[in-house]
Amino acid sequence: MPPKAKAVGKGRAPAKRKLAEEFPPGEVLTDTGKKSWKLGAPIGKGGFGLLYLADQNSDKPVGPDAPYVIKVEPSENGPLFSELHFYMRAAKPDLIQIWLKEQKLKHVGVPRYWGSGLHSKGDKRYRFMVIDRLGTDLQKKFEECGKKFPRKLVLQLGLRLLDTLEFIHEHEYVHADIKASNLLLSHKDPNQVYLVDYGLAYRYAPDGVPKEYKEDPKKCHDGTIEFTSIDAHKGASPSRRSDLQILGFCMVQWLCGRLPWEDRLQDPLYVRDSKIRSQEDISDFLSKCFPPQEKPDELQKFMEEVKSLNYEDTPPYKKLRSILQNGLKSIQAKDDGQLEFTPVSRVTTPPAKVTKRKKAADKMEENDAEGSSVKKRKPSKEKEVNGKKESSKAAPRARKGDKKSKLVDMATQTSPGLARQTRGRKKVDS
Ligand SMILES: Nc1ncnc2c1ncn2[C@@H]1O[C@H](COP(=O)(O)OP(=O)(O)OP(=O)(O)O)[C@@H](O)[C@H]1O
Repeated sequence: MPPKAKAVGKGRAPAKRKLAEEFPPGEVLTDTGKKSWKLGAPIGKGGFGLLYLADQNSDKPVGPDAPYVIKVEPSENGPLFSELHFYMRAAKPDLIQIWLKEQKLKHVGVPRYWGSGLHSKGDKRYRFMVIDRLGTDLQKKFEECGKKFPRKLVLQLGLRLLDTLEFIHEHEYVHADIKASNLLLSHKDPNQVYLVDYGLAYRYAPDGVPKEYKEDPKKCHDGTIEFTSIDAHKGASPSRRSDLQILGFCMVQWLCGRLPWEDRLQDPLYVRDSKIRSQEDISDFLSKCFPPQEKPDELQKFMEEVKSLNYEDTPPYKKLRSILQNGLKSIQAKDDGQLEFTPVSRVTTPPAKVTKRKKAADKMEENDAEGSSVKKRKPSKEKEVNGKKESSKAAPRARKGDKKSKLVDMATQTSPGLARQTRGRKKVDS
């Protein structure tokens, strides 16, 4: 994907991170297992690194049909380092093979890891990683389809992603940045979809023990603002439920074309509060996204199920899959494994009747988000205490002053989470 715009100062790279230089085709890199790889043409640019076609080293040049890609970044850059850790721990080909056998699956959407190492050129050192070469990303497909995917396709993508997320989660990681531009079709098989970009992946359960819920103001709004989870908006490290919530938001966008907060992505507090409200009344949220006859029952059930999860809970993947399968049944479709990217004829949402009262409420809401009056927003009915859900009745009431000062702080200063410019975060105006 193109370098991501950050919420503040679009596209500015932090001073500490350097861009990788472009290597000529034919450059040979040797990994830590002493295997040599040859670079072909560059095919992708990330925030701080370049991606090249590649193959095992031989006399032949690397052609356009190369089976591998190599991601290269200056060695001192952090994101490839974290991404590499994910790949080394969870994406070795034999590990994936074992999983496929155990789960009786034909495919899981994680690119395989083939090697990594350090490469010196002149006085500079680069970190590199070899993974499977993939094809087009789904953001391109989404745009080609007129920014709407057919229901069958959305449900099938949801099913593929549940398989992929279950694999990642069972290997101690969460992805935290699921979105169409991070979903790539296989280079060879147009019916296989892969999740890429593990720069924000988080090891939520080292040695199988899930981390506890803890909000860190420096991490507020991490991820891609449009889709990121409420946990991430609040500064908590991402968890399994966060991944599923992001998937829910993606499916809504793919199906109806846009999320209600899309016009105000520059305002992370507005986005956070809109998402919180969407979860307080999921049915009402979906009614705002879809015309009545198109409101997808299965997405409501999916989101309700995810909403009921505590921070450390293992998601009921099987139940979630059956919810999406039932959605397929309801449209007389079945999961035939074929991903058909056909444009959807646009059925426009009937404009909601705007009453004077609603106009006034909208106006107030707009004013709220622009200043310190964010604090006036309706508080969430459910409160989270150490990642556990408690109804507002049971939860001890937060002292007014505490909540107010926190929100005023966030509204009036650049949140540390926004200032920290890490790759893959705060994509605000794509
Ligand atoms: N395995 C792959 N095969 C082919 N293309 C890929 C592969 N992985 C990523 N790409 C493409 O390369 C580009 C950069 O990839 P990626 O997003 O992983 O890099 P990044 O450095 O993490 O980027 P960002 O800073 O945007 O997060 C994207 O266009 C992506 O679609």
